[in-house]
Amino acid sequence: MSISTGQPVIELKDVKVHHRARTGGLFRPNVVKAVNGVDFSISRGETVGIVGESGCGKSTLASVLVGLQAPTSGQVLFHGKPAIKRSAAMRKEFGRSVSVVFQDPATALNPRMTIQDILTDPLQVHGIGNAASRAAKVKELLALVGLPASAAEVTPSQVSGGQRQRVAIARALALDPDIIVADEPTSALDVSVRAQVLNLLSDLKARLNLGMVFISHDIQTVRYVSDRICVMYFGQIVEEGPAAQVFDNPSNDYTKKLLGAAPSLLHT
Ligand SMILES: Nc1ncnc2c1ncn2[C@@H]1O[C@H](COP(=O)(O)OP(=O)(O)OP(=O)(O)O)[C@@H](O)[C@H]1O
Repeated sequence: MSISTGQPVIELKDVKVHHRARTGGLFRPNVVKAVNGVDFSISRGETVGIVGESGCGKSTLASVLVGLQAPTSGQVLFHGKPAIKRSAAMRKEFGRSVSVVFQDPATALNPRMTIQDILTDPLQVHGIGNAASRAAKVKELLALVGLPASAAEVTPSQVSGGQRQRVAIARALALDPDIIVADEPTSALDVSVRAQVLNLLSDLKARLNLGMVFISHDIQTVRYVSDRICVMYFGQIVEEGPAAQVFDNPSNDYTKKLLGAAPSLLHT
């Protein structure tokens, strides 16, 4: 397992995301504290796992990390600089530097586009290269995720679920990011291909010296890939530490409960 290198690419300081509750009422709180005072950082070269039960705020935290959601309060720093009121140039650089892989590639990829166009799109949006260099980059990306060059010619519905997630990972790598945020990247996949996709992510992270935020409700899966683990409970990080320490010597009761309830690897 690698060790983080250098200054964090993203840092969160006391970040809160509070929502007006969808259903209020006399005995229900009318504010949902989806994320409630989180400090977090991610650097190149490390994989940080975020684990917790459904509804604890993992996806909300992910959306703050990738810039899709502004926090209610707290600071988001990008290479040490406040990222909330970003200039257009910083927004562009943030979009290049931090990319995301969602849970379900079937909905994350445009079903009407060919895989060639899906992988070319981020390059075009960022004005990178010309037609020939983009075509070469698509070939390189497909090879990187273990897909044949011929996959470029088909649409996402013409490949398997595991291959679709490989396409989504290739798209996430198109702009040579520093950080990938993977939000439950194997949960929607057939059990038989989950380990392959996890291995691919780990391998890419090591080869490209990426930082990876790996989000899952499944602590066994998180352990499999992470250097460091953050355990979330009701919008807060209740335990954080090196993966082996959190696993072998958990200090928080909720972590112990998660570990006690953990089913066998990759089968939830
Ligand atoms: N836009 C919103 N308005 C109101 N409540 C919200 C909103 N978005 C999220 N929530 C609530 O915030 C809490 C955290 O949601 P979030 O999706 O971040 O959790 P999660 O850990 O990712 O769960 P899951 O694994 O089920 O996606 C939940 O109670 C959710 O219902």
